[in-house]
Amino acid sequence: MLHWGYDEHNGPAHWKEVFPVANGDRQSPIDIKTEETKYDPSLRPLNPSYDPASAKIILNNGHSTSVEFDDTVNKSVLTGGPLSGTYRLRQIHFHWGSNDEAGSEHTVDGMKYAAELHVVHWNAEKYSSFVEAASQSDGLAVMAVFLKIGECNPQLNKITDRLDTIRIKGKKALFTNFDPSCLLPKSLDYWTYFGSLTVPPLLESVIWIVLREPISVCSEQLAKFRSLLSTAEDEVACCLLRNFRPPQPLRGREVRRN
Ligand SMILES: CNS(=O)(=O)c1c(F)c(F)c(SCCN)c(F)c1F
Ligand SMILES: [Zn+2]
Repeated sequence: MLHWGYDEHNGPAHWKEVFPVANGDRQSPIDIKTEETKYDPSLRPLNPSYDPASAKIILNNGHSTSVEFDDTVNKSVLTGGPLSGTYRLRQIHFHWGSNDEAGSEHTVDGMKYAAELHVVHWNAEKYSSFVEAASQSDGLAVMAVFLKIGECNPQLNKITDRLDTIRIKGKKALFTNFDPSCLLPKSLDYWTYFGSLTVPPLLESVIWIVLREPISVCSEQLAKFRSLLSTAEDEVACCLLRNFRPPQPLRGREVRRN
């Protein structure tokens, strides 16, 4: 496998050839079987607190589009929920499919949503950098939000309207004055479980917080994600049509709900 991706020759089925942890016992995403989730009264309300000034750039890294935040200070943080301590906002990014029928990474009773937003934080209380935290079992906290096909989402336009300026892999553009809370649903009720990154190196360092209520997205907005290129300037242009990993074995893990 030359470089990992989402095509037949380098997609999720091949990742274990280079990243053996792909067959680990706390891999993500998972299918959430709602009847088997366990209510946990010790789970607290989620407390996202983001400063729009933390937003810095919007980027096409070849396997998704992300908004990167200044994580040198505790300006934009997530506390509460299943978390002990303060997790600092690092970036947000999306996963989508080649059509509106699939695209989310987590599924709910086998149901796929059209896309999924990940809000990535790292444990700045215990570790001194994202890279260090990413190798620790409690290093990262990723909040996942499902995108359900329906009405166009005006808040999402703030991102999709900029994608034509970062079509090529490696392109970035200034992107500030953005508070990712505008992409969260009314309810912050969630499921939580211990898992991993869903892209290589698939590190098993993520406390997953999956919001139960989806936000909306329309076909036209999803089409803009699919028009991003997974290739750089000097390569034959190839659209990033899909970038989701399918659900992985639960391996006896518990999924709790608040
Ligand atoms: C959960 N989704 S993911 O796809 O596995 C994912 C990313 F794509 C990320 F980009 C980052 S952060 C930046 C690293 N280069 C991350 F922590 C992460 F977990
Ligand atoms: Zn992700």
